[in-house]
Amino acid sequence: MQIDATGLGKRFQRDWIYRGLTRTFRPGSATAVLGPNGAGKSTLLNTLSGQLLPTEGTLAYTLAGQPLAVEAVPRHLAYAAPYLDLLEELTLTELLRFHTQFKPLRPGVSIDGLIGIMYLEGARQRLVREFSSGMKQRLKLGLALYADAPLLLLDEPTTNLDATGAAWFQEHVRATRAGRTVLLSSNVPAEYAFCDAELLVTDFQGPRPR
Ligand SMILES: Nc1ncnc2c1ncn2[C@@H]1O[C@H](COP(=O)(O)OP(=O)(O)OP(=O)(O)O)[C@@H](O)[C@H]1O
Repeated sequence: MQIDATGLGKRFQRDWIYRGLTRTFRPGSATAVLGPNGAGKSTLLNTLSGQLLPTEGTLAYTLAGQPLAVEAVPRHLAYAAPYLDLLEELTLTELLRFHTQFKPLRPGVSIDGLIGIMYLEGARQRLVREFSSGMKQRLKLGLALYADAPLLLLDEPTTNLDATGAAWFQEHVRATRAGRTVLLSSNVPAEYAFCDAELLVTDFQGPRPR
């Protein structure tokens, strides 16, 4: 999916979070959205993906050469973020069956195959509520990386992962990024090393209203 942002700005109450962002995000590109805590990385990801309305500027989406209405973007979006919760009262198998009804997996990947990829074979019948934070994060990432969705948003993807988990993320993001538009917010250089572009949110912090 291509995203064309023109003069994009977002303000909460009196504070501009970013302003004057004009940029094209193309299929096949992976952009690291950078900036210190509170700079506006998550806000920018949420605006670019149509989850939050911009205060000013425009966003245009194109999929396979055709314009795409903002309302249709969620259908083509896979999103993993610390503030997006899993359905924790389900077992792993139940959750995967439910989730993949509205967010199918990539062709050739089955629920069983994904469980293996996530190293969660021993947890098939366990409630997600009982998972460790690292297991939950592998589940969130596995669902996003292996969704059949051309727009992939990853907000601080290695949160709660140990070194093995972080290496697992690197392996699987590299295996699944081809042809997709990837936006990744991060403060961890090793996490976004695979990205081919960077966007520093603080470069787009316009004048504050008086
Ligand atoms: N719904 C909201 N209403 C008002 N202010 C908000 C809202 N969401 C975020 N903010 C503010 O916008 C600013 C940017 O927040 P955001 O979460 O986008 O930053 P971030 O760069 O992702 O931070 P972190 O690295 O800590 O995750 C913060 O000052 C935050 O308090």
